[in-house]
Amino acid sequence: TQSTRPQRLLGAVQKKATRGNPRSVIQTIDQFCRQREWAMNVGDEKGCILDSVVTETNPTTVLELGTYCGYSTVRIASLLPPQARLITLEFNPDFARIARQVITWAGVQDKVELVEGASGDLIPKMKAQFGVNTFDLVFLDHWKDRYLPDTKLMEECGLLKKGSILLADNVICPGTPDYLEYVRNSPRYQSQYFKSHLEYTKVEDGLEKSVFLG
Ligand SMILES: CCc1ncnc2c1ncn2[C@@H]1O[C@H](/C=C/CNC(=O)c2cc(-c3ccc(F)cc3)cc(O)c2O)[C@@H](O)[C@H]1O
Ligand SMILES: [Mg+2]
Repeated sequence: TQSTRPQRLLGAVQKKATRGNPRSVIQTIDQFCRQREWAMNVGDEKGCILDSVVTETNPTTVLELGTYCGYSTVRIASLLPPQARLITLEFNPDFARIARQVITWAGVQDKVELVEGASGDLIPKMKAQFGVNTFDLVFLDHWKDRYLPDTKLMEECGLLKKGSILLADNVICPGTPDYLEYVRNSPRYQSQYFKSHLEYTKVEDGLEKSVFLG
């Protein structure tokens, strides 16, 4: 039977990346996507912006929406202090299975909780079922038409506090127009656009960083 792209990506990691070395896993996936097959990871260029936001936020509790193969999961987790934790939501079981193996290969599994399911169903359970109070940082990288409803849901569930950071991928390509309009015009957010490029291409894309003002 034919392998899938995520399976081939995992194969490259297990063949070429050093176990327990997150930077090696990231480098291997970026090389795979540049030289073999494009995949929708945040990538190395936008990844550097992600890294700087994570390190400057110094978060204790992070939420990622859309794990895919775990590239940004590994990137974020590798920068977290020992007690910090990252909860990542993924509703496709095949992608979740691949991501778990990538996360474990990188050796960051102790900081990561991958939860299978739809964000709309899981976000309301974060406090009661996952013992979360509020998130210091949220990385949005799932279906682009879910960014806005999930942001409103996180507000309603009291999962954002004054100073919580939302970092959204792909606000230009594929684009998240309703989300951008909301965070840029709402008095409850201070938004900033980080211009970059679509992963592994010269096409414009960028990240939107929005601070929740309470
Ligand atoms: C139901 C809520 C919900 N709950 C839980 N998990 C969910 C979910 N909705 C989605 N997922 C999972 O997240 C991942 C999807 C991510 C979606 N990302 C893009 O579509 C994208 C596209 C391009 C691009 C493609 C083609 C181009 F030509 C240009 C650009 C570039 C990018 O960086 C991109 O992120 C998958 O693992 C889903 O299973
Ligand atoms: Mg993306």
